[in-house]
Amino acid sequence: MNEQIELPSYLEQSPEVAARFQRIQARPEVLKVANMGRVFDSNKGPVQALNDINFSVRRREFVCVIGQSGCGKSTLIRILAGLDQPTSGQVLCDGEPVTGPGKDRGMVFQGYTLFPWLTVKQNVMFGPAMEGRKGQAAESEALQWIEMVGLEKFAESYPSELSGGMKQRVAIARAMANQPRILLMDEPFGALDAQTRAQMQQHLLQIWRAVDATILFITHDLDEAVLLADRILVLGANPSRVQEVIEVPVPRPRTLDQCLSPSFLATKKRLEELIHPQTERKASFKIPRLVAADDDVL
Ligand SMILES: Nc1ncnc2c1ncn2[C@@H]1O[C@H](COP(=O)(O)OP(=O)(O)OP(=O)(O)O)[C@@H](O)[C@H]1O
Repeated sequence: MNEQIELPSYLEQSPEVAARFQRIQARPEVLKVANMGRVFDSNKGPVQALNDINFSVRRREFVCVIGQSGCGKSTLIRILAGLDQPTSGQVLCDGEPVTGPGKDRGMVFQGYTLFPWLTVKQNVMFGPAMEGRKGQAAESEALQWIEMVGLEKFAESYPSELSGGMKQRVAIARAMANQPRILLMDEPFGALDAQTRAQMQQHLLQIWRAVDATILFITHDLDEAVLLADRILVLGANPSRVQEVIEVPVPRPRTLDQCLSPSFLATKKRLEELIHPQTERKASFKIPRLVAADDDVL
Protein backbone atom coordinates (compact mmCIF):
# COMPACT_ATOMS: atom_id res chain seq x y z
CA MET A 1 0.00 0.00 0.00
CA ASN A 2 1.44 3.36 -0.98
CA GLU A 3 -0.02 5.62 1.66
CA GLN A 4 1.29 9.18 1.94
CA ILE A 5 1.02 11.10 5.18
CA GLU A 6 -0.46 14.57 4.73
CA LEU A 7 1.85 16.97 6.60
CA PRO A 8 0.59 20.26 8.04
CA SER A 9 2.17 23.51 6.86
CA TYR A 10 5.38 24.39 8.71
CA LEU A 11 3.75 27.81 9.20
CA GLU A 12 0.96 26.31 11.30
CA GLN A 13 1.53 26.99 15.03
CA SER A 14 -0.44 25.64 17.96
CA PRO A 15 -1.74 28.38 20.32
CA GLU A 16 0.94 27.31 22.82
CA VAL A 17 3.76 27.74 20.28
CA ALA A 18 2.34 31.02 18.95
CA ALA A 19 2.19 32.35 22.53
CA ARG A 20 5.81 31.39 23.06
CA PHE A 21 6.86 33.37 19.98
CA GLN A 22 4.91 36.36 21.24
CA ARG A 23 6.76 36.17 24.55
CA ILE A 24 10.10 35.96 22.73
CA GLN A 25 9.18 39.00 20.61
CA ALA A 26 8.59 41.00 23.77
CA ARG A 27 12.13 40.35 25.05
CA PRO A 28 15.06 42.71 24.39
CA GLU A 29 17.39 42.13 21.44
CA VAL A 30 20.71 40.70 22.56
CA LEU A 31 22.23 40.55 19.10
CA LYS A 32 21.47 42.66 16.06
CA VAL A 33 23.04 42.25 12.64
CA ALA A 34 22.29 45.15 10.30
CA ASN A 35 23.05 45.31 6.55
CA MET A 36 26.16 43.27 7.20
CA GLY A 37 28.48 42.08 4.44
CA ARG A 38 31.94 40.58 4.15
CA VAL A 39 34.11 40.65 1.05
CA PHE A 40 37.39 38.72 1.09
CA ASP A 41 40.30 39.59 -1.15
CA SER A 42 41.62 36.52 -2.89
CA ASN A 43 44.09 35.95 -5.72
CA LYS A 44 41.09 35.32 -8.01
CA GLY A 45 39.59 38.68 -7.07
CA PRO A 46 37.09 39.74 -4.40
CA VAL A 47 34.88 37.03 -2.84
CA GLN A 48 31.56 38.28 -1.46
CA ALA A 49 31.06 35.78 1.37
CA LEU A 50 28.13 37.58 3.05
CA ASN A 51 25.82 40.20 1.58
CA ASP A 52 23.29 42.40 3.34
CA ILE A 53 22.64 40.11 6.30
CA ASN A 54 19.88 41.33 8.61
CA PHE A 55 18.52 39.56 11.68
CA SER A 56 18.28 39.88 15.42
CA VAL A 57 18.27 37.41 18.30
CA ARG A 58 16.28 38.02 21.44
CA ARG A 59 17.17 37.19 25.02
CA ARG A 60 17.03 33.46 25.82
CA GLU A 61 16.24 32.63 22.24
CA PHE A 62 17.81 29.59 20.55
CA VAL A 63 18.60 30.34 16.91
CA CYS A 64 20.14 27.81 14.51
CA VAL A 65 21.86 28.80 11.28
CA ILE A 66 21.91 26.37 8.37
CA GLY A 67 23.01 26.64 4.76
CA GLN A 68 24.93 24.80 2.11
CA SER A 69 28.66 24.33 2.47
CA GLY A 70 30.51 27.55 1.64
CA CYS A 71 27.51 29.83 2.14
CA GLY A 72 29.27 31.84 4.85
CA LYS A 73 28.14 30.29 8.15
CA SER A 74 31.62 30.24 9.68
CA THR A 75 32.34 33.73 8.38
CA LEU A 76 29.14 34.93 10.04
CA ILE A 77 29.91 33.38 13.42
CA ARG A 78 33.52 34.58 13.35
CA ILE A 79 32.25 38.13 12.79
CA LEU A 80 29.70 37.77 15.60
CA ALA A 81 32.51 36.55 17.86
CA GLY A 82 34.62 39.56 16.88
CA LEU A 83 37.33 37.33 15.35
CA ASP A 84 36.75 38.95 11.95
CA GLN A 85 35.32 42.30 10.86
CA PRO A 86 32.50 42.94 8.39
CA THR A 87 33.32 45.07 5.33
CA SER A 88 29.87 46.69 5.48
CA GLY A 89 27.08 47.07 8.01
CA GLN A 90 27.42 46.33 11.69
CA VAL A 91 26.87 43.89 14.53
CA LEU A 92 25.50 45.06 17.89
CA CYS A 93 25.58 43.06 21.11
CA ASP A 94 23.25 44.58 23.72
CA GLY A 95 23.19 47.71 21.58
CA GLU A 96 26.99 48.10 21.56
CA PRO A 97 28.98 47.67 18.31
CA VAL A 98 31.10 44.51 18.27
CA THR A 99 34.68 45.50 17.51
CA GLY A 100 36.54 42.43 18.76
CA PRO A 101 36.20 39.36 20.98
CA GLY A 102 34.55 39.98 24.35
CA LYS A 103 33.35 38.04 27.35
CA ASP A 104 29.75 38.90 26.47
CA ARG A 105 30.08 36.31 23.63
CA GLY A 106 31.20 32.77 24.47
CA MET A 107 32.31 30.37 21.74
CA VAL A 108 32.20 26.60 21.37
CA PHE A 109 33.76 25.14 18.22
CA GLN A 110 33.62 21.70 16.63
CA GLY A 111 37.27 20.93 17.48
CA TYR A 112 38.10 20.37 21.10
CA THR A 113 39.67 23.59 22.25
CA LEU A 114 40.49 22.75 25.86
CA PHE A 115 43.93 23.41 27.29
CA PRO A 116 45.36 19.86 27.53
CA TRP A 117 47.75 20.73 30.38
CA LEU A 118 44.93 21.98 32.63
CA THR A 119 42.38 19.87 34.53
CA VAL A 120 38.66 20.18 33.82
CA LYS A 121 38.28 22.55 36.77
CA GLN A 122 41.29 24.64 35.75
CA ASN A 123 39.95 24.86 32.18
CA VAL A 124 36.58 26.10 33.44
CA MET A 125 38.24 28.57 35.82
CA PHE A 126 40.57 29.92 33.13
CA GLY A 127 38.33 32.78 31.90
CA PRO A 128 37.27 33.99 35.37
CA ALA A 129 40.92 33.78 36.53
CA MET A 130 41.99 36.02 33.62
CA GLU A 131 39.44 38.51 34.92
CA GLY A 132 41.04 38.34 38.36
CA ARG A 133 38.35 36.09 39.83
CA LYS A 134 40.25 33.48 41.83
CA GLY A 135 39.99 31.80 45.22
CA GLN A 136 37.28 29.75 46.89
CA ALA A 137 34.31 31.65 45.42
CA ALA A 138 35.56 31.31 41.83
CA GLU A 139 36.32 27.64 42.42
CA SER A 140 32.87 26.82 43.77
CA GLU A 141 31.30 28.72 40.86
CA ALA A 142 33.39 26.65 38.41
CA LEU A 143 32.29 23.47 40.18
CA GLN A 144 28.65 24.52 39.73
CA TRP A 145 29.16 24.77 35.97
CA ILE A 146 30.96 21.42 35.95
CA GLU A 147 28.01 19.94 37.84
CA MET A 148 25.60 21.56 35.39
CA VAL A 149 27.24 19.61 32.54
CA GLY A 150 27.27 16.44 34.67
CA LEU A 151 31.04 16.08 35.04
CA GLU A 152 31.50 16.59 38.78
CA LYS A 153 33.37 13.28 39.06
CA PHE A 154 35.88 14.48 36.46
CA ALA A 155 36.75 17.94 37.86
CA GLU A 156 40.36 16.86 38.48
CA SER A 157 40.73 14.89 35.22
CA TYR A 158 42.73 16.08 32.22
CA PRO A 159 41.13 16.45 28.75
CA SER A 160 43.06 13.40 27.47
CA GLU A 161 41.14 11.27 29.99
CA LEU A 162 37.73 12.35 28.60
CA SER A 163 35.57 11.20 25.68
CA GLY A 164 34.69 13.59 22.82
CA GLY A 165 31.24 14.30 24.27
CA MET A 166 32.71 14.97 27.71
CA LYS A 167 35.28 17.38 26.23
CA GLN A 168 32.49 19.32 24.53
CA ARG A 169 30.58 19.46 27.81
CA VAL A 170 33.69 20.98 29.44
CA ALA A 171 33.92 23.43 26.53
CA ILE A 172 30.30 24.49 27.19
CA ALA A 173 30.97 24.83 30.95
CA ARG A 174 34.10 26.85 30.22
CA ALA A 175 32.21 29.19 27.89
CA MET A 176 29.33 29.57 30.38
CA ALA A 177 31.72 30.32 33.29
CA ASN A 178 32.39 33.70 31.67
CA GLN A 179 28.65 34.41 31.93
CA PRO A 180 28.28 35.39 28.27
CA ARG A 181 25.17 37.18 27.02
CA ILE A 182 25.23 34.95 23.99
CA LEU A 183 26.76 31.56 23.32
CA LEU A 184 28.03 31.15 19.74
CA MET A 185 28.32 27.49 18.75
CA ASP A 186 29.93 26.47 15.44
CA GLU A 187 28.95 22.86 14.71
CA PRO A 188 29.88 21.87 18.26
CA PHE A 189 28.63 18.28 17.92
CA GLY A 190 29.80 17.74 14.34
CA ALA A 191 32.63 15.41 15.32
CA LEU A 192 30.57 13.22 17.67
CA ASP A 193 28.99 9.85 16.87
CA ALA A 194 25.21 9.83 16.43
CA GLN A 195 24.38 8.50 19.89
CA THR A 196 26.69 10.91 21.75
CA ARG A 197 25.40 13.73 19.57
CA ALA A 198 21.79 12.95 20.54
CA GLN A 199 22.79 12.94 24.23
CA MET A 200 24.64 16.24 23.84
CA GLN A 201 21.61 17.85 22.18
CA GLN A 202 19.44 16.91 25.18
CA HIS A 203 22.17 18.08 27.55
CA LEU A 204 22.43 21.44 25.82
CA LEU A 205 18.65 21.92 25.95
CA GLN A 206 18.71 21.20 29.70
CA ILE A 207 21.52 23.71 30.27
CA TRP A 208 19.77 26.32 28.15
CA ARG A 209 16.53 25.89 30.13
CA ALA A 210 18.42 26.24 33.41
CA VAL A 211 20.40 29.41 32.68
CA ASP A 212 19.79 32.83 31.17
CA ALA A 213 21.57 32.07 27.89
CA THR A 214 20.91 33.11 24.33
CA ILE A 215 22.30 30.65 21.80
CA LEU A 216 23.27 30.99 18.14
CA PHE A 217 24.13 27.53 16.82
CA ILE A 218 25.51 26.59 13.40
CA THR A 219 24.77 23.13 12.06
CA HIS A 220 24.65 21.13 8.84
CA ASP A 221 22.17 18.73 10.37
CA LEU A 222 18.52 19.59 9.65
CA ASP A 223 17.16 17.30 12.42
CA GLU A 224 19.49 18.98 14.90
CA ALA A 225 18.28 22.44 13.83
CA VAL A 226 14.60 21.53 14.21
CA LEU A 227 15.18 19.75 17.53
CA LEU A 228 17.06 22.66 19.10
CA ALA A 229 15.90 25.95 17.61
CA ASP A 230 13.18 28.47 18.28
CA ARG A 231 13.99 29.97 14.89
CA ILE A 232 16.13 28.69 12.03
CA LEU A 233 17.97 31.12 9.81
CA VAL A 234 18.51 29.65 6.36
CA LEU A 235 21.44 31.19 4.51
CA GLY A 236 21.33 31.09 0.73
CA ALA A 237 24.55 31.05 -1.28
CA ASN A 238 26.34 33.25 -3.86
CA PRO A 239 26.51 35.69 -2.20
CA SER A 240 25.11 34.54 1.09
CA ARG A 241 21.90 36.22 2.27
CA VAL A 242 19.25 35.29 4.81
CA GLN A 243 16.98 33.29 2.52
CA GLU A 244 14.28 32.47 5.04
CA VAL A 245 13.71 32.60 8.79
CA ILE A 246 11.60 29.72 10.08
CA GLU A 247 9.77 29.77 13.40
CA VAL A 248 9.91 26.13 14.49
CA PRO A 249 6.33 25.04 15.30
CA VAL A 250 7.39 22.08 17.48
CA PRO A 251 6.35 22.59 21.13
CA ARG A 252 8.85 22.52 23.99
CA PRO A 253 10.22 20.67 25.87
CA ARG A 254 11.68 18.83 22.90
CA THR A 255 12.60 15.18 23.01
CA LEU A 256 13.83 12.72 20.41
CA ASP A 257 10.28 11.27 20.18
CA GLN A 258 9.17 14.52 18.56
CA CYS A 259 11.42 13.89 15.54
CA LEU A 260 8.53 11.94 14.01
CA SER A 261 5.79 14.43 14.85
CA PRO A 262 3.96 16.05 11.88
CA SER A 263 5.14 19.58 12.76
CA PHE A 264 8.77 18.38 13.04
CA LEU A 265 8.60 16.57 9.69
CA ALA A 266 6.87 19.53 8.01
CA THR A 267 9.64 21.88 9.18
CA LYS A 268 12.35 19.49 8.06
CA LYS A 269 10.68 19.13 4.66
CA ARG A 270 10.68 22.92 4.23
CA LEU A 271 14.37 23.08 5.15
CA GLU A 272 15.13 20.33 2.63
CA GLU A 273 13.29 22.30 -0.09
CA LEU A 274 15.40 25.35 0.74
CA ILE A 275 18.75 23.62 1.10
CA HIS A 276 18.43 21.03 -1.67
CA PRO A 277 16.02 22.54 -4.22
CA GLN A 278 14.63 20.09 -6.82
CA THR A 279 15.91 22.30 -9.58
CA GLU A 280 19.49 21.84 -8.43
CA ARG A 281 21.47 20.30 -11.25
CA LYS A 282 22.69 16.76 -10.68
CA ALA A 283 26.45 16.55 -10.27
CA SER A 284 28.02 15.68 -13.60
CA PHE A 285 31.55 14.58 -12.99
CA LYS A 286 33.52 11.77 -14.51
CA ILE A 287 35.13 9.10 -12.37
CA PRO A 288 38.34 7.81 -13.91
CA ARG A 289 38.21 4.11 -14.78
CA LEU A 290 40.33 2.36 -12.18
CA VAL A 291 40.16 -1.17 -13.58
CA ALA A 292 40.40 -2.42 -17.13
CA ALA A 293 37.02 -3.04 -18.80
CA ASP A 294 37.58 -6.78 -19.02
CA ASP A 295 38.70 -7.15 -15.39
CA ASP A 296 36.53 -9.49 -13.40
CA VAL A 297 35.07 -7.20 -10.74
CA LEU A 298 32.12 -8.15 -8.59
N1 LIG B 1 39.98 34.12 4.37
C1 LIG B 1 39.28 33.95 3.25
N2 LIG B 1 39.75 34.39 2.08
C2 LIG B 1 39.04 34.25 0.93
N3 LIG B 1 37.82 33.67 0.87
C3 LIG B 1 37.30 33.20 2.01
C4 LIG B 1 38.00 33.30 3.26
N4 LIG B 1 37.23 32.74 4.23
C5 LIG B 1 36.11 32.30 3.61
N5 LIG B 1 36.16 32.58 2.30
C6 LIG B 1 35.12 32.28 1.30
O1 LIG B 1 33.89 32.76 1.83
C7 LIG B 1 32.85 31.84 1.54
C8 LIG B 1 32.17 31.40 2.83
O2 LIG B 1 33.06 30.59 3.59
P1 LIG B 1 32.64 29.97 5.00
O3 LIG B 1 33.80 29.17 5.50
O4 LIG B 1 32.13 31.05 5.86
O5 LIG B 1 31.44 29.01 4.58
P2 LIG B 1 30.65 27.90 5.45
O6 LIG B 1 29.22 28.06 5.15
O7 LIG B 1 31.07 27.99 6.87
O8 LIG B 1 31.20 26.55 4.81
P3 LIG B 1 31.20 25.06 5.46
O9 LIG B 1 29.78 24.72 5.75
O10 LIG B 1 31.78 24.23 4.34
O11 LIG B 1 32.08 25.12 6.67
C9 LIG B 1 33.47 30.70 0.75
O12 LIG B 1 33.30 30.97 -0.63
C10 LIG B 1 34.93 30.78 1.10
O13 LIG B 1 35.73 30.30 0.06
